[in-house]
Amino acid sequence: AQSPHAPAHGKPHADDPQFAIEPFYGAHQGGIVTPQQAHTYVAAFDLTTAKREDVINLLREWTDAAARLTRGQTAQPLPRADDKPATDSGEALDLGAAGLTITFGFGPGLFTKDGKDRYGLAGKRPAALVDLPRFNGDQLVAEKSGGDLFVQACSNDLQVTFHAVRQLARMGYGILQMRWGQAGFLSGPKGQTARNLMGFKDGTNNPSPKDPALMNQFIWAGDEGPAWMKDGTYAVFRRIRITLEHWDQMEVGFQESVFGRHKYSGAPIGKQNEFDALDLDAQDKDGNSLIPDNSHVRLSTAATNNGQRILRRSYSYNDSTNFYIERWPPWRQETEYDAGLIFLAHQRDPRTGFIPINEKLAKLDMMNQFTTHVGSAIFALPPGAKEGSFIGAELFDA
Ligand SMILES: C=CC1=C(C)c2cc3[nH]c(cc4nc(cc5[nH]c(cc1n2)c(C)c5CCC(=O)O)C(CCC(=O)O)=C4C)c(C)c3C=C
Ligand SMILES: [Fe+2]
Repeated sequence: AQSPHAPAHGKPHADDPQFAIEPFYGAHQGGIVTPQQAHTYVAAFDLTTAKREDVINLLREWTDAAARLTRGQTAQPLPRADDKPATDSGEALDLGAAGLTITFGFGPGLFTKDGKDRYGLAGKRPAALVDLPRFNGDQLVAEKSGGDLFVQACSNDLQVTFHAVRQLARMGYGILQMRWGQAGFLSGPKGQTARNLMGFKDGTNNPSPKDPALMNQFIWAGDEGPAWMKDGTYAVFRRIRITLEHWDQMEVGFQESVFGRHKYSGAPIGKQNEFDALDLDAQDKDGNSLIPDNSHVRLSTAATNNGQRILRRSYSYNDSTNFYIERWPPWRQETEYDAGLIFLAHQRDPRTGFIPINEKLAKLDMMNQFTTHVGSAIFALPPGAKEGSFIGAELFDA
């Protein structure tokens, strides 16, 4: 039977997002400045092998598989002998590439773990790949944090997205274990800023990924670090739970004060249009800041952070519900959403990007009444692979 996604005439239509193809090979990895697709699956893995060769072979195989998957092919060639496990689980057959990108990263544990230099890489850890400090209010869950290797798939199709990570995890059998995985989504009309689960446009004041000068200044690693990271970037992941039930009881005017932006237009408070500039000096008739002192945008914008900018590429998540009991007054028991934001930020150096901005937000942001950081990780995302080579080849001198 024909797949419901296969076009009736048998040839993909050029504009059909189901058949869109994003380049895999190139100077930079895909999925960083790529316009955000509708679905993501992020995962972190712990390496269990003690052999450097295993890691190199895995990265070679992952690179080849990712190149195939992003072209809409199976992870490894089919068919395979009936008496062997399949080289692809099959649920994405005929679905098209759906604009799939696959982005790989290296966590601190690849370089040293429990004081051991497992793969002869300890001396190659970039200074920018710091262990993140504990931030005010953090309630991190170890099983949802950290990881030696990072994989992010993004595409226009949920099934294609999960399929990609699932194939890579399967190929690592015996060499690594999945530490955590997280699905996310993002809906918005093409070309417009998508809204997060708090109902606000999220991403408006990002540095434009279409501006190479800005990307070179703030996102792509340059000559300041190891040569193997040049043209790569550093990703900070935070799983941020949002108490939507609480948020939904707030007056819209208060919600706008929390962010410092109008809810429906996305404009800065006091302005008309989404992309109007923030005026941090604007005051109301009583002399109060129009964009409140502890609002999210005032605290995080470049003007109050030594000019520093990060590239946010976040997704919403919705992981069903949990039952909570509080045994102190006001005593209550209720079922609450386990939903929030998969916060992902790319930057040239987290020591000047995410860390100082989040130090401030964690202490002062009005939004903290509604959000709790429960997962955290940091990864070095190496540059893109050259055809015939593999992701991270320069790190392994291969
Ligand atoms: C440390 C970095 C940040 C964390 C953590 C963070 C969490 C977070 N943010 C939103 C929603 C919005 N963020 C917005 C702007 C914004 N956020 C950060 C950084 C962090 N956010 C920055 C640097 C900026 C840009 C500020 C500016 O220059 O104006 C906005 C406004 C619209 C926009 O520009 O994107 C929203 C909305 C949530 C929901 C959240 C955690 C749950
Ligand atoms: Fe934000």
